[in-house]
Amino acid sequence: MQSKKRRRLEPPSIHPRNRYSENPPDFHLLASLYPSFKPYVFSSPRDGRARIDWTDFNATRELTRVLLLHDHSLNWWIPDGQLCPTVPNRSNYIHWIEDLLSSDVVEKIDGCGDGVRGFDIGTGANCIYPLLGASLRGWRFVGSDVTDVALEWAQRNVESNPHLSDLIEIRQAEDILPREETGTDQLLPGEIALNSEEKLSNDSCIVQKVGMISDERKVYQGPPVLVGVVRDGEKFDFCMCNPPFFESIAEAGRNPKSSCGGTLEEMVCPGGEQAFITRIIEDSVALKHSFRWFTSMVGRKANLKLLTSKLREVGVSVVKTTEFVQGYTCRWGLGWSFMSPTRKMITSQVPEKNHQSFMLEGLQRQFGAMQVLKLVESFFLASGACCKCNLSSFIVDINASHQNCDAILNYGPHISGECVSQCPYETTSGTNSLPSPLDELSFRVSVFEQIPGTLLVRGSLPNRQSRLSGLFSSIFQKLEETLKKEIKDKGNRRCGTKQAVEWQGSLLQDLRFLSLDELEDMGIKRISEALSTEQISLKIPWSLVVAYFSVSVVACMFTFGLGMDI
Ligand SMILES: C[S@@+](CC[C@H](N)C(=O)[O-])C[C@H]1O[C@@H](n2cnc3c(N)ncnc32)[C@H](O)[C@@H]1O
Repeated sequence: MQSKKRRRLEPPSIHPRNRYSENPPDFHLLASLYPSFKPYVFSSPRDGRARIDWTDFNATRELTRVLLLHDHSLNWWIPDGQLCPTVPNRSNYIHWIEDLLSSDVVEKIDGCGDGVRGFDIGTGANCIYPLLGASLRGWRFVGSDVTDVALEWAQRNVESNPHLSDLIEIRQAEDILPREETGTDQLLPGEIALNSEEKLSNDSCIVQKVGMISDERKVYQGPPVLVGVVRDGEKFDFCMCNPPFFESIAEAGRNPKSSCGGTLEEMVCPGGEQAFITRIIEDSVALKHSFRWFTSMVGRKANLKLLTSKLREVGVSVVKTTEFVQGYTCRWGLGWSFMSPTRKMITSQVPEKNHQSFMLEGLQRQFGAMQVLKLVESFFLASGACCKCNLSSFIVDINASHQNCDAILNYGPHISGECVSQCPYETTSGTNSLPSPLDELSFRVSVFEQIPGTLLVRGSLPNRQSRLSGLFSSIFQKLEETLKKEIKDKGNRRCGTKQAVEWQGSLLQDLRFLSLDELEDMGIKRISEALSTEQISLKIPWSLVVAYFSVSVVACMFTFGLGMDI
């Protein structure tokens, strides 16, 4: 229920820097400019708009070809049946990577040479990401793949664009061990993906042949992904991947609403995306110093959760997620890094139309999603705005009048300030008339925990009809500034306490070597008494005694006013 409601409130978004975000492709124009595209375009009997038949592979391929040519000056082609990328959709991923690289969340990596260098895992015959990344941003790429057709056509697509060919290297992800060394009755890495159409054409055959995939833990058994493909000493700013999403042919099915092609080798891998991305995660541990960011597209939200917890297990320093929504398709982006976080709390670099978001990173334990949600509520209540907080969904819905917005922007409410609610819905006198929705700014703030210590605060404005909607981004910015300041101030106060405790820890190390008499001489009576009772020394572990002692000493210090601020 909740998710449906949320979906209604948060309209699908395309990355704001995506060239198609404001101007979707104009089929009429393209048909008039490119005669080869014209036969695929017709006017919709419903509204007269130019359309194509999305279930016709030739139409979708021709659209991709003319869009790449018209908007990106790229020459491009793929053979029948190969996966045909939609250009606006794939551009979103490139722009997100760009956000990650410019976000400064993790340290820069040395050794990539000039400019940005990326690794596209499974570049496909279409080679779409290297082509877009190189043409949009001038990035250098290694694009890997395993099938002959993908490697051949990716290379052709690079060579058809001589202005970019120096930037893109196509590399085969080869088995590390030569065939003989693996033994004959063993399933060879890549056998399923590479060798036999027949094997792939039988769904049950995949499962039987692989045989090693347990239901609980899906294990990737294919060719190498990063380890063994990345060369010694190579450094990259990022890797990206649109993995084979499906575990079986049946699961891959076919989207009746569109025909983007896609061979079995492109769409299916034993264990599906979960196994494939898990392999990327495992490889990332081994190559943690070779990449600044590891990223992958994820097709299922359930997998996103599961993979995020795997990332926690392997000890990444930061995890980022995003949603790629384009038409009927919704995918997620998952990014992680092992580089040291710069500990900056960063704002999304991108001004979104109906969404604003920022991250709070490196948070101490007292700032969980719940506490931050409460701070958000207090922030708006302090300006007199009307807030409805749903603690179980981590959402606050806000209605702000012109006056409230003015208070936020010009006077800057303090989180701890007086709450002067002027919410007209709450009056009992019945004299307040409801303001017109045009004079009210209604928006929602949600708080998501990404990993412990990292929260995403997201604001969404469901409609922009209000006369006040232009204030949304400034108000959200004000919220960001205020929250960060509040968290920093509280954090600093806690920090004083933490230092005191650390100092006590080192003191205790020294005290451990003193005799009971010496402790008593120092006036530390209680603990020395405890230590001298046999009962305690037998049953209570030393670490507990130390903890107890530590608390007592710290409490003493506060009692005597040693300047620590709790
Ligand atoms: C879903 S397609 C993505 C193609 C293209 N990147 C796109 O976005 O349209 C997945 C690709 O991964 C390739 N692949 C499968 N296993 C691989 C591996 N171990 N290393 C590199 N590529 C692999 C497949 O051959 C296929 O081309």
